[in-house]
Amino acid sequence: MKRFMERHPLVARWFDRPHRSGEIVHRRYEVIEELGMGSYGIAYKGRDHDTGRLVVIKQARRTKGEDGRRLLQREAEMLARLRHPQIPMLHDRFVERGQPYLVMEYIDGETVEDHIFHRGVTYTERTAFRLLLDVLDVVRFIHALGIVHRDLRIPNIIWRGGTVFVIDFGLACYIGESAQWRDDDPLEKRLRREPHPRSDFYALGHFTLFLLYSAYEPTSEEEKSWEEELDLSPKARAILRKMLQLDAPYDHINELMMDVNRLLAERGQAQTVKAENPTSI
Ligand SMILES: Nc1ncnc2c1ncn2[C@@H]1O[C@H](COP(=O)(O)OP(=O)(O)OP(=O)(O)O)[C@@H](O)[C@H]1O
Repeated sequence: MKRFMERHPLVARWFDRPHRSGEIVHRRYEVIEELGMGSYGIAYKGRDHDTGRLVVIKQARRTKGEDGRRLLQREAEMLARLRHPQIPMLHDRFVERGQPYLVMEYIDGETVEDHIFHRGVTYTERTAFRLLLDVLDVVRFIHALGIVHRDLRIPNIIWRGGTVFVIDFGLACYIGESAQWRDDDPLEKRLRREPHPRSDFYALGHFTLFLLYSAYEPTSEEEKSWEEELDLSPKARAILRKMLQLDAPYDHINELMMDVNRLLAERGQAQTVKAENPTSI
């Protein structure tokens, strides 16, 4: 049944019966619009009629059965622990018609993905590593609580009023938890999902490459590695190689932050200056 649903997303959508705009959930949350149907949950932008504030309402997908319910509960548990001004606050959780829901703060901003692909923002080595440092500042808080995010990608970092926010804790887990791999899981998946801080460094290595490639203009059709294509300082390259586990990886976020700080200090940018949603940073 699960396989069938995976192969037929439109049928799965019918079974999942997502809420429509205008519907009221739990007698107080009005659905404004669907934000996205993810691997196990459906997220909506909504309004809390009791407080008037905008919220994100997330429900487990019926077609994901017990797995969906477990993962949604897990995300709520993580958000409840992670109380930080740059992480959405968990406002509420409840069960309605047998399905668990969570309600969290709506971050009214733009993702880094939107910045690059819709606004055409480009990053230099300096601005890319400065943004990385801002993200690491939040990730340090997450790791200090014994949690790894495991999904740090450009759509999960949001800019709002010059501050970065980290969202989507659907894959977050505790450091040292046992990972459940399938025999055919590719190495890339294992590197991104390992319940160890280095999986977040690995993901952020790719995140930083994404930023750096925003300014890259290909000069030939020939496919080359990022080290050949990007014009990076030796220090930047060394940091990325360790993050991507091409060299002995960082074990702790403090080592990584120290290296990034050193790189920025050389360029007179040691402080994390918060940029105001610029079009070219
Ligand atoms: N707190 C939030 N504030 C604003 N937008 C959010 C928030 N949480 C999620 N979103 C947006 O809602 C959409 C769906 O989010 P969700 O966390 O379900 O991620 P997903 O990547 O679609 O699913 P999954 O990671 O579970 O496969 C995304 O576009 C995301 O940017």
